[in-house]
Amino acid sequence: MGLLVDGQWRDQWYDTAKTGGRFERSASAFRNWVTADGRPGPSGEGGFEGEPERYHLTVSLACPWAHRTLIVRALKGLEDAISVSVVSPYMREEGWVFQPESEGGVPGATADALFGSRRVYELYQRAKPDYSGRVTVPVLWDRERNTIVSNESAEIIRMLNDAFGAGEPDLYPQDLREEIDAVNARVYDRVNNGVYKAGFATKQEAYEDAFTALFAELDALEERLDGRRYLCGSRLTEADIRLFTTLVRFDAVYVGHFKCNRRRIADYPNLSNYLRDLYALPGVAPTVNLEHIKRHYYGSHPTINPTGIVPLGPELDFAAPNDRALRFGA
Ligand SMILES: N[C@@H](CCC(=O)N[C@@H](CS)C(=O)NCC(=O)O)C(=O)O
Repeated sequence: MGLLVDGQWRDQWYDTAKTGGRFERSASAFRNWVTADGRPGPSGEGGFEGEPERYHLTVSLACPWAHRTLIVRALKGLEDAISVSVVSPYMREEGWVFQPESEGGVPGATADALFGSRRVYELYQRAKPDYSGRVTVPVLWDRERNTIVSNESAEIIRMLNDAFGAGEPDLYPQDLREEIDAVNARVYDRVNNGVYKAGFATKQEAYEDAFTALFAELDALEERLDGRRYLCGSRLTEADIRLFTTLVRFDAVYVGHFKCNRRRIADYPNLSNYLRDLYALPGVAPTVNLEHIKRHYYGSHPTINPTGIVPLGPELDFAAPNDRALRFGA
């Protein structure tokens, strides 16, 4: 793993020495918005109109942030409008790379459909030749302007929700926005990013702080989901999608690899039923690839798992029945 400095690739790991052993995620750099009429969004430039076959997503099936965008693309029926390339799950010296199944890659991985690039950092170099910063997925690319629109998943899912026609479901409805934002803020800090803060900590205290906050939040979510089908009531929203991508990785990866082992999701009745309820939504199951997920984490972080051995377990069955529709009405 590494980053670009003035457009040049440097292979280096996150430097937690500067931050007291704490992992601090950097802010995403490309922050333009696709909008229905091309007017500028909340940040960046205008001129990115929501049109079919113009935009392209580069994702990793392992990455929980990229996974959000694949789920929203599926729920909104945008599979034909927005094309996708899938990187190899292994993120090593060259960062994210393309190695399609036909070239010995892991099943599900594809070539770069845009330029046939070998590395994702080449997309960043094309968009901004002197770019300095991390090279992350997801990346939303504009074929017309030949540049990166955005590399921030939280914003990409909002664009997919409303810039390509007002298809159902509305995952960020006006009347729930305040509540969704409040839930997102806690879930992002303590759960989505919380598992990374625990896993990438290089000091005991930093790990314990992240661990404590994570499980306090999971306990609170368990209770919240006792009284409602989804996080913000009876309607599915983006808050659910954002929690889902962490929950679905939790027992397979975060419990062991990131040492988030006070409880498994399987030990929380509401969270595990809720996880299976979301998994059963049309289009969601095909976006979940546990092979990419496990190989990525266990195979890409030599400081945490130097042997790179990928555990064979645990046995998981997200397709098993759940009680949510019975309890709360379909
Ligand atoms: N804030 C970004 C974070 C994306 C992100 O950190 N992705 C990870 C993969 S799970 C990545 O590409 N990491 C590479 C790196 O940090 O060098 C988003 O939500 O889109």
